[in-house]
Amino acid sequence: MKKAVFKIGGSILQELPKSFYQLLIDLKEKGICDPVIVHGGGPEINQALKQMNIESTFVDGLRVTTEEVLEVAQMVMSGTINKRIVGLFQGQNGKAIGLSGVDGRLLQAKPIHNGKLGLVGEITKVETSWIDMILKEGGIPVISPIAAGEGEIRLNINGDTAAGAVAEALGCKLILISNIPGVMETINQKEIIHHHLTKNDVEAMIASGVIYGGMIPKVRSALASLKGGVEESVILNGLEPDNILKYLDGEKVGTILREKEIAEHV
Ligand SMILES: Nc1ncnc2c1ncn2[C@@H]1O[C@H](COP(=O)(O)OP(=O)(O)O)[C@@H](O)[C@H]1O
Ligand SMILES: CC(=O)N[C@@H](CCC(=O)OP(=O)(O)O)C(=O)O
Repeated sequence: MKKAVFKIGGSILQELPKSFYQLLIDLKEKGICDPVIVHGGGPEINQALKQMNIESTFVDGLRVTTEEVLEVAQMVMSGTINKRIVGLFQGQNGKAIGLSGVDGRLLQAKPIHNGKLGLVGEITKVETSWIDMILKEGGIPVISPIAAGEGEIRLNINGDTAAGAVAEALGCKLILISNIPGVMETINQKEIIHHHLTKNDVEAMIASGVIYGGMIPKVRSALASLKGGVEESVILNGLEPDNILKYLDGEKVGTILREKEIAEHV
């Protein structure tokens, strides 16, 4: 069965209906695709840091991560959120297995920008055998984006970046579930959604500021995952789980990202 990585954004995590989890279980049971889940957790990390009076800042959508911040990010994502998602799948009789990128060195990483953002990593390797093992046993892997660095070092990875690396390593489609209908732009005071974007479009939109903050790692990882025969990745609004089925049926929903435009989309 074809695998598909679903990244659940922190922006939408607490609002996703039960039907979302049921849909993913159905896709697996019907043999449509074998879901692999990677989640984020930005807003809940923010909340926990605030409660502890710990400041944190972002550079191009990435959280500058001190040791103190890393401990909180790990607690929130590998603990609270990861187990909550596993529980939600189990509530629908799904066989979910939660693990972080540290477990079994599933996600291996090195510090990004020579450590200028602190303990923020970029993925160097994905130990896909752990994912394949879970899938082979009929499970749904649920992965938290804290990665193993050198030795005992752990690194904070943006959820989109982690999901893109997992999709790339598995050679499968990446479906980014977020709180927006897709990549938006205001033109002549009207908000429009871009249904198809290429690498060139995206870089121009980042340069002009149309794409900013958390959308930057999202579009970049969506494009970076397009290797080994995977032609497109997609950004969808998770509040309407029907969007996933519509997308899989070829309907025009969300934003599809491709290396280059194909003829019928011009
Ligand atoms: N061009 C854009 N279109 C839509 N959203 C954008 C755009 N540029 C920046 N954003 C912001 O990116 C956010 C999604 O990224 P993020 O908050 O990291 O989501 P998630 O937690 O789902 O990964 C949107 O809520 C919006 O504030
Ligand atoms: C390095 C880095 O920025 N890590 C992110 C990980 C969570 C994340 O990516 O959550 P979203 O899905 O909500 O974007 C952070 O600390 O917020």
